[in-house]
Amino acid sequence: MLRLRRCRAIDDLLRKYGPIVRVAPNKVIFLDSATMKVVYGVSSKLNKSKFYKCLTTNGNDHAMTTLDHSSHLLRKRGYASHYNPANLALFQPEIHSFTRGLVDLLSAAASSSPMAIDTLLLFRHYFIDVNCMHLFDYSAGSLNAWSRNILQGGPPDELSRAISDFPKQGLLAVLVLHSSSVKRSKLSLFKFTFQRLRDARSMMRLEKMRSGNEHYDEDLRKPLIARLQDHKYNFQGSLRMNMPDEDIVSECTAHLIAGTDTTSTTLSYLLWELSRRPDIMAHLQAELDECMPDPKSMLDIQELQKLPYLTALIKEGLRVYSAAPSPLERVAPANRDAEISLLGYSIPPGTIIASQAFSSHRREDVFFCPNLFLPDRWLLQDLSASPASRSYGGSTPAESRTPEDESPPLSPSSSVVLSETEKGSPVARPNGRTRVSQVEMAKHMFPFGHGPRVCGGQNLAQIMLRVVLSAIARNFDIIAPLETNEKSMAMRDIFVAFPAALECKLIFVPRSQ
Ligand code: HEM
Repeated sequence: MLRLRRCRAIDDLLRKYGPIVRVAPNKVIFLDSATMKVVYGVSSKLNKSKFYKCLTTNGNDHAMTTLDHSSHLLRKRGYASHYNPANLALFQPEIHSFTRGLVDLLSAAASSSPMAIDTLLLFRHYFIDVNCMHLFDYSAGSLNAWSRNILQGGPPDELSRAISDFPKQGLLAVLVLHSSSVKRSKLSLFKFTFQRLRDARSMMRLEKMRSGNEHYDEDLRKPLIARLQDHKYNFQGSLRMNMPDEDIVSECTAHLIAGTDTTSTTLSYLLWELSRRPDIMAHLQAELDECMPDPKSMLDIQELQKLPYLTALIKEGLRVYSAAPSPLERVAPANRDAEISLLGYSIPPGTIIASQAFSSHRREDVFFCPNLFLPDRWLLQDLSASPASRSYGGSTPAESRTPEDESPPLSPSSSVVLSETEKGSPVARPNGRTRVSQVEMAKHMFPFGHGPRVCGGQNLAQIMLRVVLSAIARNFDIIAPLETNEKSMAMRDIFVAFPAALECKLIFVPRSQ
């Protein structure tokens, strides 16, 4: 854990000892899709482990840190409808407008001399704007702050500093203190959210005085903060009380953080892949050029969802670069009568049980050459027919190379380093299978978790990945400077994943038209 490679270490144990391993006196990790259904599936009522308390904000719980199954349901009911596709579609005009702003800033950065931009930092600012819009109906001006700070050399503003600091401070809290110290480190974001709650209240009062109507009187397109103010906790079907302010604040702060860091990391890794894989970039740009003749136009979300290559690319990005690749810990029921068994082993009450996306996404019996970044796997029935796999045109993700840090960095154009498994011919795989079932692969995908505790914002994440990738790839070619390489991008993890260098510097070159 201290080496920030916990997922890799657990994966090594699973490979060595089989699909269930005991990693601590009271903790087992398993790797099996049928068992995953039992532990995480829709009918699972297992509680989360105390680990999640590290992620509390302002010392208070939110949906992700509410351990107990039934208390979690009360919270989830408050926010779930906000992330319905129909509701999210209502925020599309603002999402497009922020994305145009992002493209304009990248063009401005490229206009003088080519400049390497830390996309992790840039995307965090972009997502603060997007998330403040749908969470608070508030214009945070975060992208502008990025521009003033990075392009014009001005001082970073308070919010920018908080945005840059929170991943590192959060990691420190989990790694060193293993406690809810996030309370202290997230103080400014917490204050920021509280101020938004006050804004929302005064706006509602003002509107009421003016027109006699509530400001947000429709069922849809309310910012989350207004939705939560209307949410009633319903205990045992009788006592109803408004959601307390501290719960509204911790819920919104958690969504601000969860929705900013994960998506920024996933996008940064995907852009890095595009920078070193001209074959993938060419394929993507061909698809986008056809449906976005005007590079400044933005495609409707529903149209974006129909693009096969973009969709395949995102699936592969979520497979290889899951932003939350770690064990998702649950607790076996304390009640002896409810004792469960996993893969033939009976599990003592109170044992922590978990599976991790990192390993599920790298199963050799499911994913053809799992260490290759190969969007084609999501398009083809028979991968041995793929030119990319025949010529081994896939790149090996940074974290799969061993020993990572000693390896020479790959330049964007250098040939691919293959693992021992990948050196075998695709046709001569040990189990003799070359046909890859999409259904089978989908069953092993776990980037957003599963069941009642599945990622609350996964619909939004899917939309944002499509909107940003399409806008950037339609308008720019991407080059990785030498400082962005296998070593700097090697995946590290403490619950969330991040590049070893804590940054991802890329150069954006405007395309000719
Ligand atoms: C690529 C982007 C994202 C990834 C990979 C991701 C991953 C995850 C995972 C794996 C969990 C489940 C944790 C568990 O079972 O212990 C989770 C929970 C959650 N995520 Fe995400 N997430 C992403 C984006 C977002 C966004 C955009 C939002 C909201 C704006 C969001 C909000 C949440 C919330 C609220 C939960 C807690 C759900 C609950 O327990 O009710 N996430 N996320």
